[in-house]
Amino acid sequence: MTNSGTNTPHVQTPQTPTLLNNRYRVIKVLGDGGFGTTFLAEDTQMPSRRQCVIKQLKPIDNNPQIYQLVKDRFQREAAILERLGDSHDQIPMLYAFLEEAGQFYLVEEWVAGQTLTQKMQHGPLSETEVRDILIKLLPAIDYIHQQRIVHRDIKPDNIILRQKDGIPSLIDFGAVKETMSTVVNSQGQTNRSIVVGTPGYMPMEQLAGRPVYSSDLYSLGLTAIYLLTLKIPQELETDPQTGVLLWQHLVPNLSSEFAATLSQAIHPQPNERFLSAVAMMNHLVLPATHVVDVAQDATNAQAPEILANQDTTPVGVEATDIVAHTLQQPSISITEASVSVPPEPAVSEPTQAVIPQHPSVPPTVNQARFPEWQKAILTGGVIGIFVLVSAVLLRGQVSDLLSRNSPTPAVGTERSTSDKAVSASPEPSTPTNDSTSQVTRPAPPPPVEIALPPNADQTNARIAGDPGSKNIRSGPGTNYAQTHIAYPGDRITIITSDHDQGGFLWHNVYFPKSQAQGWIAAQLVKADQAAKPAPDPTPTPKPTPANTNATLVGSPESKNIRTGPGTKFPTKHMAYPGDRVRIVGQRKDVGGYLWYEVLFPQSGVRGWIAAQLIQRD
Ligand SMILES: Nc1ncnc2c1ncn2[C@@H]1O[C@H](COP(=O)(O)OP(=O)(O)OP(=O)(O)O)[C@@H](O)[C@H]1O
Repeated sequence: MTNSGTNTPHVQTPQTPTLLNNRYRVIKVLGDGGFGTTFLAEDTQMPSRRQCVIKQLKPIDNNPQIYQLVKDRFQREAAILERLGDSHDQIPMLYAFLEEAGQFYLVEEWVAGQTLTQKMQHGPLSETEVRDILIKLLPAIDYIHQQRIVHRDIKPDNIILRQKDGIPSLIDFGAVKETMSTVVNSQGQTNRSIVVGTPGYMPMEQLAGRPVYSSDLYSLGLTAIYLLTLKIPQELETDPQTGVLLWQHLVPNLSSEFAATLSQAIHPQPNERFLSAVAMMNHLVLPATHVVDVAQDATNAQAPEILANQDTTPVGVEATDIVAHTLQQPSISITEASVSVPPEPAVSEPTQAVIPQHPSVPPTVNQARFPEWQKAILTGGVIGIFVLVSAVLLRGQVSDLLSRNSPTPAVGTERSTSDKAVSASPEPSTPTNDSTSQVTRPAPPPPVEIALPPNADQTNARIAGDPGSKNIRSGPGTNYAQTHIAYPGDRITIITSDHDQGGFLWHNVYFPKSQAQGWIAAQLVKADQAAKPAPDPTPTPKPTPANTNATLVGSPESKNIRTGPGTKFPTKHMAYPGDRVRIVGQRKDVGGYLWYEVLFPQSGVRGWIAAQLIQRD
């Protein structure tokens, strides 16, 4: 639809209802385009006569396919708004979904304010303004991703800065795709979806009908670049060799940290982007801390040769930043002294003691305080605080706050009957033979009944160690990318274990609160007394292309590699038929289908894929 602006009166068309459902009185047209017409209306049956937005399905021509597409889009938006709008302040509420005189209408909360497109009429925004918008928006995006929903149409038109408080709201959920509804059929093919989104803001995988969570972060990155440069994505040049969009020369004064954040968000390869809104938030708030976190990995302290070999420094982070952040460990407090952070040593030593959860931040207070934290951002104070704050600690706090802010998943049924704890079980070792190309099949794994995430009260361990943040990684070893940050005291469930290259034990753990999953050095995990951690598995040799033992098969499109065994787990990587892998584990999902945990020797990526997409040698 075209954007007519929130303040522009519009002549109503003859089809415009004046009083819908004998209740909603149309005030003016807000937009009129491809999918229908959007009106501003008032609810005559509410004492306040509150204003609302009515979306009317466009009168359909004779094409039944188009009719179905548009109707599906409306119904999808209604279903998603009903599910999300009630639980998150930055998503409009659904008031009604109705059919009248053969037409469909959706009545939703009116977010009074300006879209980012409208705001741009006054010229480009500063780095501080854009950072501020991202910091306020990422928790909402994180929330919808926690609900396993990809928005798919994040762009300046679909972000409204609320008049009352300046907080950005996310609108237009007509394009959403619930990733959990993707079905793998018996041939191992995932069902295809109609490509919905806005050209330019849409990454390639979304254009191919395969949106992932980081597709939204890509769109968000390009939205930010538009705000900084006034250039829509189509106006940006592309590096002909890498496909990377060239934009930084347009804003030469941008800080290298912020430029690095945006560049990573808009990387053409989904696996090179931030895998989650939390990861982007972390990078955005204090990108340089990543390096300090590396220094805090217990394994690094024990195995410096691995540290020397790894390359986890984010773009734009200089060695001087590392030193600065390592030296500056001020004690600070954020907003109404609700979150006070003590100093911590630059390098942590793993201990077996269980540290109370988030020192000085009782979990209940922490959760309840999040709105205050957002308010503090609103007042503009936090940006300043971020600059001064201790890099390691604040970054972890923000990540933690962000993940804790996510309301309880609305999809209650998905975690009902089958939401049992995943028992700690050994990762089945895969016998391999490095000296010959002979391949042996993996040993059968212990029986696992379910593959769904466990509840918070069914965890069997905690993060331990000194009070500093701990890196959660995408695989067992410090050479795997950091995906998440955890803190001593965080409740976890140990799912599997494995050794890194140096022979150190790592656990694959699940965080029920944030629903994150990843690997952490075993000495930073304290198992509950009643529960035993996964037994120390037989060390597995580092895979090389020579000891791969399977090939991805199936239709030519990309295949999702997930963080766990089942379509309910998020996608972390894309692979293609013909890719060689090593099978390192197997489990059944909740439906009884077999999944393999596979390792890609070239990239070191490790994840889960439906067994029917794997052909063993
Ligand atoms: N909940 C809302 N609160 C306030 N304004 C809204 C709301 N929903 C839509 N609008 C405004 O109404 C206008 C039309 O929006 P709508 O989402 O229907 O169409 P569009 O985004 O222009 O087109 P498309 O749906 O094809 O992307 C836009 O200016 C948009 O900002």
